Order: sequence, then C-alpha cells, then structure tokens
Amino acid sequence: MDPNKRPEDMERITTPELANAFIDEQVEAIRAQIGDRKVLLALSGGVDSSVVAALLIKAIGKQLICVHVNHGLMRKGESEQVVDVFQNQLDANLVYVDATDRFLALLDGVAEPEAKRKIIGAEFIRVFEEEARKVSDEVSFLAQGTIYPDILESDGVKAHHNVGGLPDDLQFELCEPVKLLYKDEVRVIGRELGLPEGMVERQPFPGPGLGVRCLGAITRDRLEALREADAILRDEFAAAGLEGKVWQYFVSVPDFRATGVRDGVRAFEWPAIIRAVNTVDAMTAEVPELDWALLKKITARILAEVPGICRVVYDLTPKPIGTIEWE
Ligand SMILES: Nc1ncnc2c1ncn2[C@@H]1O[C@H](COP(=O)(O)OP(=O)(O)OP(=O)(O)O)[C@@H](O)[C@H]1O
Repeated sequence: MDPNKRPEDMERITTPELANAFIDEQVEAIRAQIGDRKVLLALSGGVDSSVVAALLIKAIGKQLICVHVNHGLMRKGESEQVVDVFQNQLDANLVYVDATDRFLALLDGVAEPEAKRKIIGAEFIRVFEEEARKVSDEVSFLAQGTIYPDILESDGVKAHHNVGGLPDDLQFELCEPVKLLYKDEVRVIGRELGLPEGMVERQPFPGPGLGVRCLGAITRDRLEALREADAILRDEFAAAGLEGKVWQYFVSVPDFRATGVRDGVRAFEWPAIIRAVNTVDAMTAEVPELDWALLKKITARILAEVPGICRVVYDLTPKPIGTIEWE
C-alpha cells in the first residue's frame, strides 16, 4: 500500500469523536516510529505545523524540539502566541529565534517582489539550518506539516517537502503525521488537541509574511505601520463576526505617500490598502461587499491609531485580474 495515498474508505474527520480516534491512533504510531529518539520541527504558528507540534508533544513530549523563527515579518502578536501556547501552556521544548535584524538587513533597499521572496525564503532555510546543526547529533527525525493537498500537488510521487532545502549532510527521517488529511480535518484535530481557536482557524498567511505586504523596499517604520493597521483590521473583522467567514483579509502599505491634513497641519503619509477576498480554490477570488459602517470604523481607527497612515482605501479588484497579494 502506498503510504502517500489516502485509503478510499478513510472516513472524513468531521467530529470530535473521529478526531480523538485519529489522535489516539497517531500517538501510538508516533511513539512506535520515534521510540526514545528526538524530532525537530519548524513551527510557524500556522495550522499545519502547530497541529503536528501539538500531536508530537502529546506523543513524545520533550523529545520534540520546535524551532520558531521570528523573521520580523510576522503579524502582530503571532510569535508571542507561539511562545505562549507552546512554551507556556504546552510546556514544549521550543527554540525561539529572533532573526528580525538579519532579515531586515538583507532586505534593506530591495524593492523587487521576487527578489524579496527569494531573500526571505533562503534566509529562513539558513536560520533553520543553523538551529538544526546545533542539535543534529541528538535528533533523528524531521517532522513536517505536510497535508494531503501538498501530496496531491506533487502528483503523489513523493511527499512535498515543506521545509526542504536542508543540505545533504543534514538529512533526517521524516515524520508527517497529518499527511493524509485535508485542511478542514487538520483544524478539527487541532481543536481537540486544545489549540486556541485563533490558531486553528488562522487564515492563510504567505511564507514571506508581511514582507510582501510592505510593498517595495521595506522600511522599519512602514512595516510597523502595516503591522498595526493589519491588527486593527483583524480585530474589527473578528468583532463583526467575520473571522472564518471571509477567507482572507489583510492590509498592504505601498511605498509612496499621499497628502492629508491632520490637526490643521499638512500630513504627507502612506495609504493603507485593505484587501479582503473570498475564494474556494484561490485560483479565482471575489471581493466581499463589506458593511459600510464596518469599513468606516476600520478607517477611523487606522487613521487615529496608526502613526504614518493618512489615507485608507478598499481594493475592489477580483482575481483575475488582481492576484490576492499585491506583490
Ligand atoms: N517563521 C517560521 N518559523 C518556523 N517555521 C516556519 C516559519 N515559517 C514557515 N515555517 C515552516 O515552513 C513550513 C511551510 O511554511 P508555509 O508558510 O508554506 O506554511 P503552510 O504550508 O501553510 O504551513 P503552516 O500552516 O504550518 O504555516 C511550515 O509548516 C513550517 O514548518
């Protein structure tokens, strides 16, 4: 039997009972696979790696070493939540790397979107590799949050290597406990493992993080304005009951300024662009008709609370032609 093929008769995990049965089965399987050896996991705080972390912690506790890389491009509060949930609540073995200065130094003056993505991806691998080397003598396995769509996208030939890119002399055996599951099933399991709702229902977030939403060459002040404006947007969407109802919503801040007047004085500051989309497969996307009062409230809060922003716009472009992200 192909271990990367979901059995036809495998029931879709939709209920707490089915989730708990899966968890019990996997805890057994993980213990059998790992024994008393150690496992390394890159933990982003996204749904997939968080659920794999929680499963492994349940199965083997501190034999799991989680590495969270804060590249300085996380959304507001996200890295703090990873520390709070995994280190404080689940008592996990967590290595927290604040690599903000490294990433921002490399990105300094780089405006081209693809160049930014490449720098962020390559530096992530470098940071992770450094951490992996420190523990490579004691670690035998690399756990990954591969899910079934990742396998299907790679034609089922081999599991999609989420982290990938590790050099040949640093290879581990793989542990991919949710590789036959769909995203909705991973969420049900995460909930049963006690992960917070905000983590389980987290909307998709690009690997390069806010780096591709701080348009053009990233500067620290504009990145901070973006992070604050984005946090207000998420806050207000949650308060309006839209969390989990609108597929993805975020703010981008471009690298040019607009004129305004604040307290009788000319303000020459950045615009904040609100993007919200609904999609089934991310191939096409529609812009939801948001409540006008909500948009006005978000606008008022961003203008009052975020230094450097003097204008707020709502992007009405569907995909196609507009991609979901601006970069
Ligand atoms: N900041 C980070 N710190 C540690 N690991 C990370 C980080 N960003 C990404 N990763 C690792 O790379 C994998 C792929 O990242 P990607 O952004 O494509 O997310 P994903 O496939 O949606 O998974 P997840 O839901 O776990 O974020 C993650 O599952 C995680 O193992």
